[in-house]
Amino acid sequence: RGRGRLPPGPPGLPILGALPLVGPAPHAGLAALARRYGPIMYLRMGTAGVVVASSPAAARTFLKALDARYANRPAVASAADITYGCQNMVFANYGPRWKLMRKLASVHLLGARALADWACVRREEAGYLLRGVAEAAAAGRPVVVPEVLVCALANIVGQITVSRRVFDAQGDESNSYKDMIVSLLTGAGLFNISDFVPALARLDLQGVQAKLRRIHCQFDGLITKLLAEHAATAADRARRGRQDFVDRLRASMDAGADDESGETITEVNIKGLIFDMFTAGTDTSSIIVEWAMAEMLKNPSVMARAQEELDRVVGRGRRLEESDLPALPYLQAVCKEAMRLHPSTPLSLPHFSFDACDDVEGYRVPANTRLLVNIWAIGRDPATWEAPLEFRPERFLPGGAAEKVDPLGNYFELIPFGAGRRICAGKLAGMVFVQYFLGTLLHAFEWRLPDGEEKLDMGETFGLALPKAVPLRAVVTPRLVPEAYA
Ligand code: HEM
Repeated sequence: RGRGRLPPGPPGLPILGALPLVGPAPHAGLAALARRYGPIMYLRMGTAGVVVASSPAAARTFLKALDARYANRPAVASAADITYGCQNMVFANYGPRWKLMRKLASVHLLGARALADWACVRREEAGYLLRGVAEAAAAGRPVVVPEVLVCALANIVGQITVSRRVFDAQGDESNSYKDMIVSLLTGAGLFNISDFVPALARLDLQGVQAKLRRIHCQFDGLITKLLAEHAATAADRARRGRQDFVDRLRASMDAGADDESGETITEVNIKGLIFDMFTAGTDTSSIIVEWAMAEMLKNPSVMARAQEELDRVVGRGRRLEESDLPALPYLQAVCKEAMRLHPSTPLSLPHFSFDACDDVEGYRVPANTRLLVNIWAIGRDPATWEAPLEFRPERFLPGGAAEKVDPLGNYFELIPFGAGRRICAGKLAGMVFVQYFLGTLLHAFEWRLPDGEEKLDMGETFGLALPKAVPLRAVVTPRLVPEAYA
């Protein structure tokens, strides 16, 4: 009912609607449908209405002009199962509790000031990474790039949230952690029938919910263990005057209602926030570094140019420091290009509007519609990007067509972190992680594919995130003076 017509979209089947049309790689399936039906497309999937934005202009419409309306998250069973009933930040609806969690995360962990405060943790962890990779080089073992990265990033998140590294070595424990994250992000990103046809939810036809609940239990076990240890060492931290994120969250909880929002966070919110930092803050950055490395192994001249810049600016007598990053425009361009071609969350996170919108570029979008922004399709839009499938960092350099474009939510042609009110809360951390860790690996080692594996598989695995289907393995050789690895 109501004025105006729906945006165009494919007719669907009874009960499932357009759900079967998206296929096993929904980011690509939806991009193909958008080529036929247009950049603002409406699909009925089960009982849910879904609007899909697939061009920079369409993304601007929803994430700028209509941002406040679409700032909620849909209530889906698979998300509730893994996020303490959506009591975390990532899946909370747009409201005072979400605002409070976002403020606390920004002030104490992810804002520019807080980020500068824990630079020493990133440096320490980059040191562990360098030594671990150098050991693999000495032993002639190939390095599995996502494994070493996720281990480093999880340890950083552990240090800043609960003052503890999570993995001491890259061994079974870190692999099982990586498996846990990958399974969560893959399962949560599935177009799960139960999320679209609630009447079938009880049957859990794809077995997704059972799997997600199992992993959630495992994850909750880890978080509960970390919090118990954290409580036991509170006095020691107080004596040293060193508060971590959980200390500050507890202080906020003990202080009672927040002045601005009138809300108080709970123990469950604290668990939810730790869960967010581990899940949203580790694999997302590691995926981009892995893809960037894979693209450079495919395009050796790009790798050579990035290493030449590192040698010129940093030299081979010491390791890379974060303070070097502003002087490395080519490295920054490589990171942007990797984010354009391989955004870690191809369909961002789903948004939701409780209200109808009567004038969406001449269309009417009904109330209770989910919004998907196809970040992946936008980064490959041939109307925006020249040779969109080629890895050309030069486009972001002075004189290049995308010289002014940054990925932080101001230019809708490149929105790996989303845009608007729900833009990634960790975008500054994500940028530093990607630039610093990619730069460190490139500067400190020569990279090549293992003998017999020279044909690089560039396939993707779709989930909430979009990692390489086959994890990148490479053989490395040190290229700095030995003291740089100490
Ligand atoms: C390069 C790395 C990263 C990328 C590409 C990325 C991307 C994204 C995207 C696309 C969203 C959804 C935005 C939307 O709903 O419109 C998001 C949300 C979020 N990200 Fe990131 N992210 C990255 C790193 C991080 C890091 C390092 C953290 C924290 C340590 C983090 C924490 C979050 C949180 C908490 C949200 C939910 C925000 C909300 O719902 O209000 N992310 N991220």
